[in-house]
Amino acid sequence: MKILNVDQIRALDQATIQNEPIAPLNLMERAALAFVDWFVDHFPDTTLTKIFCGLGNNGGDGLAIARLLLERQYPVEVHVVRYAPRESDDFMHNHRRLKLVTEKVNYIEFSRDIPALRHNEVVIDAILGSGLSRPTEGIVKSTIEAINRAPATVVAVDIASGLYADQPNAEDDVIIEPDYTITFQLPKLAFVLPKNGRYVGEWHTVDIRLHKRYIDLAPTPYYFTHPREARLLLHKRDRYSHKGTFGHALLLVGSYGKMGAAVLSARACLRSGVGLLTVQIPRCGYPVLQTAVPEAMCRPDGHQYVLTGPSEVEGPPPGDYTTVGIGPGIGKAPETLAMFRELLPTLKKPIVVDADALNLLSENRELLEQVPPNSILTPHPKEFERLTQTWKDDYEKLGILRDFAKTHQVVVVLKGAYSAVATPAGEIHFNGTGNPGLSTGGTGDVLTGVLTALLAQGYDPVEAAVLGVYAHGLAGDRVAEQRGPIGMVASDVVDALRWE
Ligand SMILES: NC(=O)C1=CN([C@@H]2O[C@H](COP(=O)(O)OP(=O)(O)OC[C@H]3O[C@@H](n4cnc5c(N)ncnc54)[C@H](O)[C@@H]3O)[C@@H](O)[C@H]2O)[C@@H](O)CC1
Ligand SMILES: [K+]
Repeated sequence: MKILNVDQIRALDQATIQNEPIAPLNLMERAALAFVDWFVDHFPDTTLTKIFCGLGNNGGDGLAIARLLLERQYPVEVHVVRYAPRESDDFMHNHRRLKLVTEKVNYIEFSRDIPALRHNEVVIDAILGSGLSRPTEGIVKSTIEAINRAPATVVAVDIASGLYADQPNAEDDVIIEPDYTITFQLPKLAFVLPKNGRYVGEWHTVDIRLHKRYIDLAPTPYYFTHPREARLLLHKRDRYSHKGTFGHALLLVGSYGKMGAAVLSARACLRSGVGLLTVQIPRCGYPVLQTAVPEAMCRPDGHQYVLTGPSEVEGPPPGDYTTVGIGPGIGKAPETLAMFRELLPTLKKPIVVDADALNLLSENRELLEQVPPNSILTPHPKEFERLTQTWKDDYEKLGILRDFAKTHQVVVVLKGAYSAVATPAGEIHFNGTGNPGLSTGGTGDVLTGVLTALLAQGYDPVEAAVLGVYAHGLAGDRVAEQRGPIGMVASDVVDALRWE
C-alpha cells in the first residue's frame, strides 16, 4: 500500500469529500466509527477512558469518538486542551453533538487542569493530528508530558500528537509516546522510521473508504508491503515442473571459523525453493557442509581457509549458474578480494551481495560499477553507511538510499526494523514483518540464502527482495510466537520459512 505525504493526505480527504460526495462532518464520523470499532474490540472491558482533544479536526475526531463510546456505555471523560481561541468547524459541530449526550466536558487551560491518570485507565490522544505545523509548546506540551509520565495505556488517533507525519522532529520536541496508533486508511512515513519507534507504538490502519482513485493516481516513492500484496508475489508451482525449472544457484560463502554462515545461507536457499544448489566454500569447510547440508552440491575452494575461486572439482564458471549469492562469512582476505574482482565482470545476471562482500565493495568502490544491474545488496545500517555516508536523520537516510539504488541501478535491502527495499526506479518498499529476535547472528545469512533462491527461480529482483524480506520476517515472527524472541537463533528462522 502507498504511503502519502501530508499534502496528499489533505488532498485525499478533499477528493473523497467532493467525489463520493460526503460532507466533511460525515467523513469525520466515519473515521471516528472506524476508530471506535477497533477500540471496542481491543478494550472490551469498560475501563475509564480519558479522551484528550485539541481544537482542530483531530480534536473533532476525539469528540466524536467520545460520543460514540458513551453511546456504548463506556465510562468516558473528555478533556479539551484549550491552547488557542479558535476551533475548527467540525470540532464545533462535534462539540455541540457531544453536549447533547453529556454535560461534562472539561477544559485544560493551565497545568492544574490536567487530570490525574492511573494505570488501569486508557488515554485517547486526539490533541494534534496530521495538521501539526510547529513544535508543541505551552499547555499542549505540559499535557503531553503529563500523559507520557502516566502509567495509563495510550492510544493515539491518526498519529501521536507532536509527531510530524513526513518530516523530522527536533531532538527536544515533546511528543506523545503511545502504546497504539490507530491511523486512517494509510500508514504515515513517520511510522516506519527507526527513530520514531516510541512515538508510534503498535500501529494499525483502519479503512475509512477514502477516494480510491486518488490513491491509485497519487505519485509517491514510498510503499508499505501489505501481507496481501506480499502473498500475491508468490509464484504458483506447476505440477509438471522439475528441478531445472527452479534454477541452479551458486553460493560463495564461508571462511575458517565462519562456516556457520555458509551452512545457514545454504539451508535457507534450499528451504526457499531453489531447484539445485552448489556451494563453494574453503576446503576446511568441506566435511561441515557435506554433513550439515546434504542436499547441496559442494565445490571445495583450492584454498584451505578462504575463498579464492579455483576448485579441484570441475564445474561451470559462476556466470553459467542461474544466479550467485556471495558474502556471508567470506572475510576480507586479499585472495578473496582478488576473486571478487575477477568474478564480477564475468557475471551478467542479477546476484545477491551481502556481508563481507559489501565491505569489500565499500573498500574498493570501483567494484560497485561491476555489480550486475538489478543485483540485490543487503546491508545493515552500518554496512550501508560504509557504502555511502553518514546521515543526520532517518529522512536524510531515505534520500541517500534512493539515490544510491538509482545511481547504481541496484536493489538495496536496508535491514532493520521495517527493512526498506530500495529499487533502481527510486521507490522504497517498507516491510512490516520481523521482530527484535531477528537481531541475532546469522539471520542475515539466512536472508541471503532466501533471496538467492528467489532469483534462481526467476523472480524479478524487486519482487524477490520484497517477498524475501517479508517471508524472512514472518518466519522470525513465527519463531517468536512459539518460543519468544529472546532465545531465537538463525536456524530456527530457516526452519520456520513457509511459502504459501
Ligand atoms: N480532513 C479530513 O477529512 C479528515 C481528517 N481527519 C482528522 O483530521 C486531522 C487533521 O486535522 P487538522 O488539519 O485540523 O489538524 P490538527 O487537528 O492536527 O491540528 C489542528 C490545528 O492546530 C494547529 N497546530 C499545528 N501545530 C500546532 C502545535 N504544535 N500546537 C498547537 N497548534 C498547532 C494547526 O494550525 C492546525 O490547523 C487528521 O489527523 C485526522 O485525525 C479525520 O477526521 C478523517 C477525515
Ligand atoms: K493525535
